[in-house]
This record gives sequence, structure tokens and C-alpha cells, in this order.
Amino acid sequence: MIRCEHLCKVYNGVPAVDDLCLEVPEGEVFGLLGPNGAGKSTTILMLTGLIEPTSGACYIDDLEVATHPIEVKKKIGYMPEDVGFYPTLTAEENLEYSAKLYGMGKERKERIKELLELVGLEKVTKEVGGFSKGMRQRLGIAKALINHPTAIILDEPTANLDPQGVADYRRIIRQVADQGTTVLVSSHILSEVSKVCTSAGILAHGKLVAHGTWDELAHIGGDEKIVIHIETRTPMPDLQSPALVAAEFAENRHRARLVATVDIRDELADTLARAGVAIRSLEAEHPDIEDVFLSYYEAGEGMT
Ligand SMILES: Nc1ncnc2c1ncn2[C@@H]1O[C@H](COP(=O)(O)OP(=O)(O)OP(=O)(O)O)[C@@H](O)[C@H]1O
Repeated sequence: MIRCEHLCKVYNGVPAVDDLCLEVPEGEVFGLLGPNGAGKSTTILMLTGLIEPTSGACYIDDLEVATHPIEVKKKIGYMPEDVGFYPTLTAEENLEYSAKLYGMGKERKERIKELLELVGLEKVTKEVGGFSKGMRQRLGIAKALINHPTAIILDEPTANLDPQGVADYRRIIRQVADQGTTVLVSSHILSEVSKVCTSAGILAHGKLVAHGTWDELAHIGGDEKIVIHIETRTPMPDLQSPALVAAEFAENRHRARLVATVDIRDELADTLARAGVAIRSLEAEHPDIEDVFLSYYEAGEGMT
């Protein structure tokens, strides 16, 4: 179990993590989502005991991290964004080294074999220096699991992975969670965690702006969002409406994709008519989860 209680980290008077309260139950895969600079890495560094909170606390299985750093390190596995390995050693030798650091005895042989099979590297005998990014990432997960942790924390685990690498990573994480390990995954890309996480929280400017299961997140606040596609014969001006939460223009402003809290097609048609812009098409669709998340990020922007 991973828990944060009113967790804060302030750098030079500016909060990087601001009053974060969250709980990830055993065996759950939780996605910590947020744009760059939202405070994900700072949260993870506090959870792993690598930096201390300015105030508040975080816990792994009811042990406070800041006051029990050694015990907590034995209970968790951590995979940073860029995992370090000895390039001239094989996967097995690298894991052997990590296992020894945890003071594991002869039982480490069996654990290493089990983990290499889990991540599909059991037949690879070359040195890690010659590994692809996907292979390094899989070995990173094995390294994070070497000490039989009750919780693993992965910082941007799919960064720079190709689709096969992402699929492999998802399969492994599901297996790890099925075995009862609590997993916290950080990412700024929703689609990369939505397929593997059972629940998620969204950080914006250090604050948790929403959290829950995917279904809850899609409906929090009760305000379903609507996506509107516009195509015009001449370029569009900036479009403004209190109901508008996001706008993306394309093809020299001949096309736009808008996210709004209500259907504002009539209002948009009036605005464009007044601007002398002829409409080719104006359509609305139900939003996908990406749009809902984009609106949370935008909401977080207004919180500074
Ligand atoms: N050591 C530090 N000193 C000063 N400011 C810091 C430090 N570490 C992080 N910050 C600031 O805290 C904020 C949160 O950063 P953090 O790295 O936690 O965000 P993030 O969500 O992990 O972003 P990214 O996805 O880009 O890694 C940022 O504004 C960052 O500049």
C-alpha cells in the first residue's frame, strides 16, 4: 500500500508538490499523470526516500518513508526514467549485482531466473551495452523487483519505447500486479497508462486535480465534455466561449478541434458568421478519455 498525507515539497518558495493526499491499495496499478513539471518525479523521489518532504508524509505499508528510510527501501522497487546498468555485464550479472546489494543469499539465483523469465530475457546472453531500449526497460523492471518488493514505483516507464516495447511492458506490469504487488506508474501520456492502470490521479502544478478509476475520472464533476470539429473555407479567428476548455487549430486554421463543457455549435456558427468565415462542416462527437484529461490539465493551469 502506498499513501501520501498532505505531502508538500517546496523549492525556493515554489511548491513542486502541494498538499498531495492519495492512497494506492495493495495489488492496484495506479497511474500518476500530469504534464511536464507537474510534480510527478518530486512525488516519486519522496515516496522512495531520496528526498524529504517539506511537510506532510508518505507511507509504504504504514511505514513512514522519511523516518524509516532503510526499512522502506527493502519494501519497494524503484525504476527511474533512466535506469543505470553495467554495460559490460549481462542481464543476469547485472541482477546478480543488485541482489547482492540487497544482501540476498543463494536464493538470489532462483529469483534472478524467475525475473528473467518474467521479462523475457532468459535466453539473452549478450552484454547490456548492446541492449535495445525495450530490453533495458524490461531489465529495469526485473531490477526493481529483485528484492520481492510489496510496491514498485516506475518513473515514465514507457518513455522512448516502440509499440512492441510498450506492449511487453504492459503485459509484465499486469503479471506483477496479479501477484499482489502495488504498482505506481508516472507518465505524461495518458494512453500509455490507461491500458495498464486500474486507477489514476492527475497532477497539475503539484496539486492532485482529480483521482479515481477511469470511469470515475471520466465523470468527476458531472460535466461531460463535448468535442466539436469545425472545417471552414477561410481561416478561422480565435474562438472564445466560457464553455470552451481546449482548442487546437490545423491546416492554416481551416480546421479546428474544440473541447467544450456544453454543445456550443450554434454560438460558434454565429461567431464565424460575424467574422465572415464560411463553414464547410461543424460536427460534435462524444469525447474520448484523452479529451477529458486534457480538460483536467487545462483546469490545473488555472490553479496557479
Ligand atoms: N531540485 C529542484 N530544485 C528546484 N526546483 C525543482 C527541483 N526539482 C524539481 N523542481 C521543480 O518542481 C516542479 C516539478 O518538477 P517535477 O520534476 O517533479 O515534475 P514532473 O511532473 O516529474 O515533470 P517531468 O515529466 O518533466 O519530469 C518543476 O517546476 C521543477 O522545475
